[in-house]
Amino acid sequence: MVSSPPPTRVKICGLSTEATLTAALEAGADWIGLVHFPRSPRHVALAEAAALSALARGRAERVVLLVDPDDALVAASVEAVDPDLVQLHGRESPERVAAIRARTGRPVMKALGIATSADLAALPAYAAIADRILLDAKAPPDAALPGGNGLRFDWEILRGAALPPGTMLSGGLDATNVADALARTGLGAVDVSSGVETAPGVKDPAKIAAFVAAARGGR
Ligand SMILES: O=C(O)c1ccccc1N[C@@H]1O[C@H](COP(=O)(O)O)[C@@H](O)[C@H]1O
Repeated sequence: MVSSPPPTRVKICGLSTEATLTAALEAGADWIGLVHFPRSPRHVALAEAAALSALARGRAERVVLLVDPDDALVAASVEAVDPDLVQLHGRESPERVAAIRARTGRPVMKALGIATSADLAALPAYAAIADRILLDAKAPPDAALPGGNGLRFDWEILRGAALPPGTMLSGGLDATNVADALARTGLGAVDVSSGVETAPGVKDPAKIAAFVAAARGGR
């Protein structure tokens, strides 16, 4: 008997209200992302993040997204959010990723910005330490945010690359392109923020549902 591949796993990032968190859970998201980075339009204070995380407990894996956090912020966010996964989306070195993983005892996902195939050179050092790798479009030099910019990268860069199991794809994904992205990359997990919004930071329940359905239909 031929077994079918597992369904694509989906992360909806940057949820900041109870209504949109519920929409993500009802759509069947595997991970819900809570951004704690004040420059982001999706930033949630730790008290809000704690409340949203509590609503999702047992229904989806809860991710706290941090950018170059110091030890105090790492400790405070883990204490508040009780995350199943810590997403590091800054310029954290492999040593820093390892230190955060050791300090928190939580699985860590390291985001790598990709613009050219040369950007994959950093991958092995992070893959040896992180529990999961996230490949995102590299932010432009003048961007205010290191991610969440709604930009995609050329997925052909990944052709033939040795990617660790569980590698997640993000960057400019939406319901219209996610199936193509999955087919072209062969990856089994995706992350989206801007592509399920009507304006920066404003998530849309219908777009969330459409994205999850499109991702699952694609695999
Ligand atoms: O979403 C944000 O505001 C954000 C801020 C800082 C770092 C990363 C951020 N989001 C992550 O960026 C990627 C791509 O997002 P998009 O779909 O292109 O908008 C995604 O992995 C988010 O988790």
